[in-house]
Amino acid sequence: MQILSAQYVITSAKNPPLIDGALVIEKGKILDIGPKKQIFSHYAQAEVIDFGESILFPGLVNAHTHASMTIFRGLADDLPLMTWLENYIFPVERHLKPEWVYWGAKLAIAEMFRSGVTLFADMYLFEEEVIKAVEEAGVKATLGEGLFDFPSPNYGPLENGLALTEKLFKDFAEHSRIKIMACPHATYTCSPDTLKAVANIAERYDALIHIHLSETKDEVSLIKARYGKTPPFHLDSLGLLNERLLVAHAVQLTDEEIELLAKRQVKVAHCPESNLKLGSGVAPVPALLEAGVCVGLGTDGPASNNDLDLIGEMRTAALIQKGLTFDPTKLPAKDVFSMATSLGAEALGWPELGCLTKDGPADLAVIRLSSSHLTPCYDPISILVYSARAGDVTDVMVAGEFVMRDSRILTFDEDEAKQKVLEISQEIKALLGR
Ligand SMILES: CSC[C@H]1O[C@@H](n2cnc3c(O)ncnc32)[C@H](O)[C@@H]1O
Ligand SMILES: [Zn+2]
Repeated sequence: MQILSAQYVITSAKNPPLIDGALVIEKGKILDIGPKKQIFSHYAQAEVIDFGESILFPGLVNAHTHASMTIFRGLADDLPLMTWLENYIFPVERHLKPEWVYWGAKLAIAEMFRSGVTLFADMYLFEEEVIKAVEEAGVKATLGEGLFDFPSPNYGPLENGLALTEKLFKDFAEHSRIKIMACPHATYTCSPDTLKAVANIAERYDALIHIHLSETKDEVSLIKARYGKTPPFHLDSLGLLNERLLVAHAVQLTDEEIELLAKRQVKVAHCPESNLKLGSGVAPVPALLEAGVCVGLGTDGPASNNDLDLIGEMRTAALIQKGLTFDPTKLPAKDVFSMATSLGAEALGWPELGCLTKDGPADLAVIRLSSSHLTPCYDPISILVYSARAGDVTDVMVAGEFVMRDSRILTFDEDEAKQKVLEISQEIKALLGR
């Protein structure tokens, strides 16, 4: 049994923070939570870790990424999505190797721990390598093998990708930290038949489907020209638009489509920095939330963002809505914190995560308030959203186990991951003749 105490404990965006609060952790769960004095006197025998002038908060949830793309960070910048994908990313991904994906994911998890992330959604190729990295690092993830109609460097033809997805569902049905989802890449890379086959698998395993949707104006025009419908209506006509669908981006939506997503209980992963950098636009997040859509927050891959800092992503998400609408009341800090915690957790199929409650899982992070840019603290949620930076996170716990303590990652060798990714980047440079 362990007691963790801090000057501020944020249990969820809905509740006022506990001042001088404490948690009792036992067997991966929160046995009790309350004022420090009360907890200390009730559990006098427990080991105490007092974080002092710090904020202890629920682990953050990155609702959409391609973690292993750390290996391509900065490889191609300042381009629109389709040019970026078709001229740079897809060609280099044809040379992907399992070890690239593994080390890329390891480095990504280190970066995510440093921004307080304890759960992430991942779609990539050679996803079994990401799974290995997740298992070793002690993080939680909802993930799946990316599927598209053209041959994959991992599984070759699509039918093998569908078989691999089924295998992953079977192999990880009982895992305590991993959930599998079916991951068709997008409506412009997956035919209607592919999408129907994916929906059939996801239905049989009662699992999530994760797809990029309505990311750019070009995508909307292309799908309209090809199928006579916009991407959300296209998916609806194929039977995919339901509570088990998690869509990334949802930037180019009409009011009618927002209502449709809300009615079908579709979940959205908002990725503001990737959308800004690729010039895709700004997702209508306040309207989605008002309509009742569950909207989580994601970084997208580190080759389009170009980082995995979910703390910075919260700030960007809040700021762009204000600038876009000339209305500073749009997307307040509390709402964006909900997106990065409980809404993200719900979207990824872990409704018990994203908050700190009695009998709930002990997945949490801590930032120390000693730095100048975190002084003073009137409101800990404001500090996290508007003032904090990724490097301010000192401690991270997943399922009651510290994965980072005093700014040091405990579960794997971060320096080794950095070194391996540097070596991989040399291979990639040679491949590209740079
Ligand atoms: C099929 S595995 C995932 C696939 O998605 C590519 N990707 C990365 N970022 C984006 C984005 O913003 N929109 C669409 N596709 C993206 C990634 O490179 C993989 O090929
Ligand atoms: Zn993406």
